[in-house]
Amino acid sequence: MSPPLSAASLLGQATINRIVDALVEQGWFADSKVLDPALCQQLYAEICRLAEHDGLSQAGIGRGTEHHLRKDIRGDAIHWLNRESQAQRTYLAGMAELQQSLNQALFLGLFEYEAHFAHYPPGAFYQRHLDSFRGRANRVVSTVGYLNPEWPADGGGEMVIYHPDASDQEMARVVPEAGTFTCFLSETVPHEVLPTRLPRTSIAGWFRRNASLGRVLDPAS
Ligand SMILES: O=C(O)CCC(=O)C(=O)O
Ligand SMILES: [Fe+2]
Repeated sequence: MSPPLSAASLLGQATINRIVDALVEQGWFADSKVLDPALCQQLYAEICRLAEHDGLSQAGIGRGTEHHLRKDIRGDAIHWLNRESQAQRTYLAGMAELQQSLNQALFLGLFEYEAHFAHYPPGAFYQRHLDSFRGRANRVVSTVGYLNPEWPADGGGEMVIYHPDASDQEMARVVPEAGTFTCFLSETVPHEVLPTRLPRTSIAGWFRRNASLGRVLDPAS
């Protein structure tokens, strides 16, 4: 058993401040060496076990009855975080800390965080998209933490972040290597995952402000 990792070690106040500033200034944040290496290693081992033991489900697009499997749009397989391991609880505690700071600094009114492991097999990709429809007010801030212990220069699988107002203008190419963390505004920042050459692992998560549509509460998954 590895020793439990403290939540305070996950992001730290200096990084949280940089994330807040980046979201205000440009709508997105991405940096390497943000997440604790030991935690990434534990989470990586967990998703590898899930992948080996049939613990992942093919991801789809859309919600509820609009949910469809479309490998021509996204090719990852997922497992929702459910606090079943100490590593998951530590990651979620770090995100809770981030949520609190985002609410304090930006008055976003975030009150829920949902996240899944994602495994992209070789050849898989996720076409350019937004994580939330404008006005639905469901997913407000997206996060991605990467778990692969190393990533070769020709590994593919980068996440491309596009300009919110000029969606063909590339702002960043994020290499999916353990420790790297990205965070962006779900309703305005287009992004895509380029085809990966190697199995690619991450945790994608979203801070939500649940939208009450009439009397129907937008479901959490
Ligand atoms: O894994 C990534 O880099 C991004 C994944 C993504 O865009 C999503 O799951 O919505
Ligand atoms: Fe996305």
